[in-house]
Amino acid sequence: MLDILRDKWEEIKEKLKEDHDITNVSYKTWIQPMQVADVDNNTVTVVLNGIEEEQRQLIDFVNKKYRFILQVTIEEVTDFACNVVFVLPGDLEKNHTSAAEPSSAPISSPYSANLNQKYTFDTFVVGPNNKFAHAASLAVAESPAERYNPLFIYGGVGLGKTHLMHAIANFILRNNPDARVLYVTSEKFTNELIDAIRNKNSISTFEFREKYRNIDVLLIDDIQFIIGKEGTQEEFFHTFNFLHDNQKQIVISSDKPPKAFETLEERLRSRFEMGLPVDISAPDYETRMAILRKKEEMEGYNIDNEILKYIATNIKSNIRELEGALTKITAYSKLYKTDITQEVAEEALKDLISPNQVKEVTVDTIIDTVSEHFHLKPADIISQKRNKEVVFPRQIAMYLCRYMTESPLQMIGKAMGNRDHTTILHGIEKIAGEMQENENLKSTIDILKKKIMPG
Ligand SMILES: Nc1ncnc2c1ncn2[C@@H]1O[C@H](COP(=O)(O)OP(=O)(O)OP(=O)(O)O)[C@@H](O)[C@H]1O
Repeated sequence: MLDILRDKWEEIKEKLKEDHDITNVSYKTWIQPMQVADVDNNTVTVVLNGIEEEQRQLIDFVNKKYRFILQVTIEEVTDFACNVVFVLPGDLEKNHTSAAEPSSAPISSPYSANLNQKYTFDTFVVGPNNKFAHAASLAVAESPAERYNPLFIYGGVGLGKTHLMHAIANFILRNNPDARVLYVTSEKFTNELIDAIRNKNSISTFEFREKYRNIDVLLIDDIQFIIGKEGTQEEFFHTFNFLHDNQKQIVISSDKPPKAFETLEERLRSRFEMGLPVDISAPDYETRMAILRKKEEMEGYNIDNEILKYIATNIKSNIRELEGALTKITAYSKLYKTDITQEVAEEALKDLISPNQVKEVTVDTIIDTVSEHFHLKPADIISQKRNKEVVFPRQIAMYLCRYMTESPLQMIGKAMGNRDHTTILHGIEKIAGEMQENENLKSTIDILKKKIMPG
């Protein structure tokens, strides 16, 4: 029987895919790497290639999702009524890898408005650093709220957490355009809650709860920004419980695991840990090269392999910077109408690639970041304009300059449109004072700090 099954294995898998409308990405991730390893009486042992020992929980998911239909398909193709048992490749000392594939149909759902359509499983390069997070995310996307609830994805800056969250949301919406899938940053959640409580804007507390509870999937990005903010944390706790009790899927991302949050209330920590925490670490060299090649292919660039190697060798810990390097090189070569040579790459990336140098925060960096955040021009920040829309960001920039640079007040004043140091001091105190009462402002400052000094 083993020989027959091996002969017919591809046919069985293809039939399974067709009869059960399995998407390309699910097929490539779970089904295609499956191999029949053994037949004993009517028990067929199938090895789940691509899943490693520390991901053993995924067997549960595959069992629930595919075991029965695989048994049915085996019987249909070979007339052999069997019982399938899944094992991991480590059990048989075999190894294969899997990769995700696209499904590119545009999504039409009001919930897709704040999703980046380019962040899909297809455009996500899988490497040893993110393999488990990718597999768990795909499992959640295929069967929301059946397994791993909440899914808690954590890892350092720019390593793909947001990408995976959008991929889950895009996948669910593509398969079910009626699904109510809400992706928010924790900054947005906090701001809306504060507005609702103060009832300044149109949204009331009732509407806030309606919005966050009347959904099937909630994905909340960068949860660290609400940790320690009592009111927001409390509301999130109730939102979480409501959704979880009603079998709705929750996906959370964070820069650290639940246990590393010192100020996290125990009851919330245990909620976070009751699902599946998965981490993403920095990519290795091969994964960095694969990401660069993927990006090159997506953007239609044509860059010499040696230059890609130069980037991958020098930018190690942040994929956003890795991508930024490619964009910078191509922009530079267009601007100066020159081919992309090693010298051009080195010149274009000299600010980014300085391996032994700690990135210095300057007053100019702060002005640029703050103005971009508030949709202003740097010239507005240093101008003499006195309207609220400009004065407030300007004071925020003053505050950040004071605490993120070594520059004395006089120098900050000079860089900020030749202002007197007492004006700078006033701005700093104004923001520091307001931060005591205004959670909204506190989280904006946190976000800006992270933008200015990632990592
Ligand atoms: N494995 C990957 N394959 C392809 N692109 C990736 C991968 N990981 C990250 N990226 C890209 O790197 C950039 C940064 O990723 P993302 O914004 O998801 O990081 P993050 O972990 O959410 O960062 P932050 O902590 O700042 O919120 C994005 O453009 C994303 O598409």
